[in-house]
Amino acid sequence: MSDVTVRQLADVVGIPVDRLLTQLGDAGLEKSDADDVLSDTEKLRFLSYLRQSHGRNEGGMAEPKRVTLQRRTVSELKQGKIPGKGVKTISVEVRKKRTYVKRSELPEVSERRTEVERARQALEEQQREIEAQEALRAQQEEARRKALEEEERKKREEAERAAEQQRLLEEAKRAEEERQREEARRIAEEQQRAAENEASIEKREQPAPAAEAPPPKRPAAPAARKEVELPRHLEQEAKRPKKKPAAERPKGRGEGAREPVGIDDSRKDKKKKLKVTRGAVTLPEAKHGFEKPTAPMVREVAIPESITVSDLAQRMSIKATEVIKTLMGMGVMATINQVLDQDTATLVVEELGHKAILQVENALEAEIMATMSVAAEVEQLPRAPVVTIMGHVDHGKTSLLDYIRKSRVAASEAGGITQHIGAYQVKTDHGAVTFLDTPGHAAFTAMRARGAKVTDIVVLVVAADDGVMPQTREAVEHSRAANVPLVVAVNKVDKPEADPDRVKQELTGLNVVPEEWGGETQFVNVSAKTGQGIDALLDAILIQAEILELKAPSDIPASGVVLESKLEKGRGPVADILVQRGQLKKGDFILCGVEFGRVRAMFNENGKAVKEAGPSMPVEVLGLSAAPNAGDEFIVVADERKAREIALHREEKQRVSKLAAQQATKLEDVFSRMESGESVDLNLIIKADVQGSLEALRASLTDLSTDKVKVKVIAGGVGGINESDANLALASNAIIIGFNVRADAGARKIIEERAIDLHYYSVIYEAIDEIKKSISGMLEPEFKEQIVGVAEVRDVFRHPKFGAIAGCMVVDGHVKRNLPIRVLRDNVVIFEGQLDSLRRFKEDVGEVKAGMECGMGIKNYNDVKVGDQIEVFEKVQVQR
Ligand SMILES: Nc1nc2c(ncn2[C@@H]2O[C@H](COP(=O)(O)OP(=O)(O)OP(=O)(O)O)[C@@H](O)[C@H]2O)c(=O)[nH]1
Repeated sequence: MSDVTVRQLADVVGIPVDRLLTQLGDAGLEKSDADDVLSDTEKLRFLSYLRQSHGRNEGGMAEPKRVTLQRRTVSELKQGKIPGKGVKTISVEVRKKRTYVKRSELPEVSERRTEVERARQALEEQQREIEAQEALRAQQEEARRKALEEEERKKREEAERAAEQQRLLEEAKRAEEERQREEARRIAEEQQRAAENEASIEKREQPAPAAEAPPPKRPAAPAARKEVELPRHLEQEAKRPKKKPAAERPKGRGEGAREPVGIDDSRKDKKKKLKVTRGAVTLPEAKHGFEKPTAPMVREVAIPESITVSDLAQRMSIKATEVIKTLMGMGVMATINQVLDQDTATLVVEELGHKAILQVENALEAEIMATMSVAAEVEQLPRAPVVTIMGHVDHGKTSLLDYIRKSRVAASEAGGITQHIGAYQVKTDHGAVTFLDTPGHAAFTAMRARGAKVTDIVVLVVAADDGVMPQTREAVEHSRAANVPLVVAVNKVDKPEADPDRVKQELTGLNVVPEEWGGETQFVNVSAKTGQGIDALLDAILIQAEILELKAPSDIPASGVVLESKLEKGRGPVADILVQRGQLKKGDFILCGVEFGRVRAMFNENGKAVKEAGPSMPVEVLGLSAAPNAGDEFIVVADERKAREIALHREEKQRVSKLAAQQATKLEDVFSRMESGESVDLNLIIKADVQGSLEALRASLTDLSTDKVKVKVIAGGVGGINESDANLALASNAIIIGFNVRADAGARKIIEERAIDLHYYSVIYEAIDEIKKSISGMLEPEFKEQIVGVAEVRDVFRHPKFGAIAGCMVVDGHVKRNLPIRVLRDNVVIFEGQLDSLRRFKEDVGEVKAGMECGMGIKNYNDVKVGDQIEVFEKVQVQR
């Protein structure tokens, strides 16, 4: 840019020179003449002045708020042709003026804007206020929280301090005790040593002053003892807080107290380390670790009446295998769960070098028993006999019971029979008789199997028109096994075909000999239909009772047995009990097996409420905690607390005895029992397929008796093994021998549950041989038969090529094609052989599992029938 004169600039800008000069003057440029030259710098200064002045003073111009546009348009209008004058032209001038105003400049807009602005400001103000309030609240909150935290922290510290103080106090106490013990021990040792060697003690046993090093040598024994105790001691040390001024230290923890036990300064340093690493496994100085005691530990082992091998091992803190080994050394083979009696357990404990302390099993029970034995000295009064009726099916047991009840009870008691409580008592001119209402030997033996001796006399009913039948025989066996006398009721004598003498003869064959024939058994001819001879029967029972001299103390708290029990709606547990001794009174507290309770109400067999019941009285009792088991004994206990305690204890005992029950008589341990005792009764129950085998077995097995072992066949019969056989075995601790017969489902259940020893044989010689060996202790059968599976024949098909095919359902285990089989009919073996074919859906298979159907062809046997059972068995090696 080049210099210009004022005039030139005025021309360029388009303003008069004078105005430019004034403006230049305003801008501080001293120009007075139109020809004055303006330099570039001056021009720039002038320009910025102009900008500023416009911006400041003519801001509105810089940004016009209102613009007015004016437009003028001129046009001409030509009006029609006027003749003679030509066309008339009119000029039209239109002026338009438009003013544009900036919206913000409009008054209403600006008003609204200000309003909006005001509102916005008010809002902002409000927002700010809220924020301020919130900030204040947060601040207050924070302050409060801090205050609380502070308070809590203080409390915690306070509690910690208190706990710490308490701990220190305790530690101090412990340390003091420790010190005193130590001191006492030290003094004792010193005295001992002094006694041993007076001369050397003076040199050796001067107590070391606190600051001095520990004595160089200490006697070995106390050192060893100390070493065992040290870790605990150190642990106490470790618990002590780190910085504890010496003055504050509890008394007795001074160096003088610790030095004699050998903790020097270097140890103290280590203790500090221990504090840091407390909880770590390493203990300072390995020599102070737990050392194996030098002498064997002798424990005092409490031994209850029976204890399992594992429990015994636990009480001695050794492994069960150790106990088993010891038992083996004593010639007893035992398993870990085997229950040992108190004597055997005592021997084991002593063998292992411990001290056995025999536990008097529940002192309370003993106390109760003591009261019972006192009863023996109390005056005994005659009591009514308790009678069970047995006999073959349909010989008239129920009819006889009913006749006696109706004629004797119903007639005499107003209201008749309302209740049936498992027993009833009839009164005669010569005395009362109690009848148990469940006839048959099964119920009788079941009760016996539970350990209850209830029946005094058995009335054996034999129909005079039928004679001795299998169940008559069984009844004789069962009552004989229980050692209960018989009275024979020869029933149905009203029948024309009745032959009472035949009955006498047949029973004589069973060793039940009538009195008139020189025997001991009373025979009474009766008719349950006409009532003939019933009185004579009752008299015979009472005579038998007299012979038995049945007596019971009556003036003592009652005891007896549960006949039946049930849970009745609205009445709770109801127990039918038979009082055997003493007087049972309403309100008495009774203990019944594992149940207990107060006798809330008592009813006799006719449903009449009674307040007392004496010996041989059957009553129904309400108020027990739960329904007890039939066969459970009950006793009246003076103290309710004692009753509860005994009930609990019995429950525990029951658990153990369940295990013990698993160890019922086994053929295998006849010899060991024989070794331990004088002589052993080997009770056998033989069931066989035919009478011939039964008799052969009975004779040859009884012949095996020696002076040490007496083989007794307590029962024998033809046919499968039933529930009653199993119960008899249980009650008489007998072994069951099944010769070509099997146990039915009911019997199997009892046999399995109570671990009754059952042996199946199919060759007489084998049975004899095995029992012979068991008696001589030579029993070493290497193989035992094991039934693998049982299938039931549901259908039989005839095949032209294969013969009879049995359509079977495998009901137990599994059937294997190549294992030997037996065909059983009514639990009796009728054939033994091999399978010819085993098929499922026309396909040959090797094995069929339980629940599946299959077809079986039996080699060389075509006589299979629907309902037969096919038993598959194998011979397995038995480890002895
Ligand atoms: N003529 C006659 N019939 C009798 C006599 N005793 C019983 N009976 C009949 O013999 C049948 C069987 O009698 P029960 O009393 O049921 O025989 P049970 O021994 O109890 O039979 P189970 O309960 O099946 O074991 C019934 O029809 C009776 O009526 C009697 O003395 N004389």
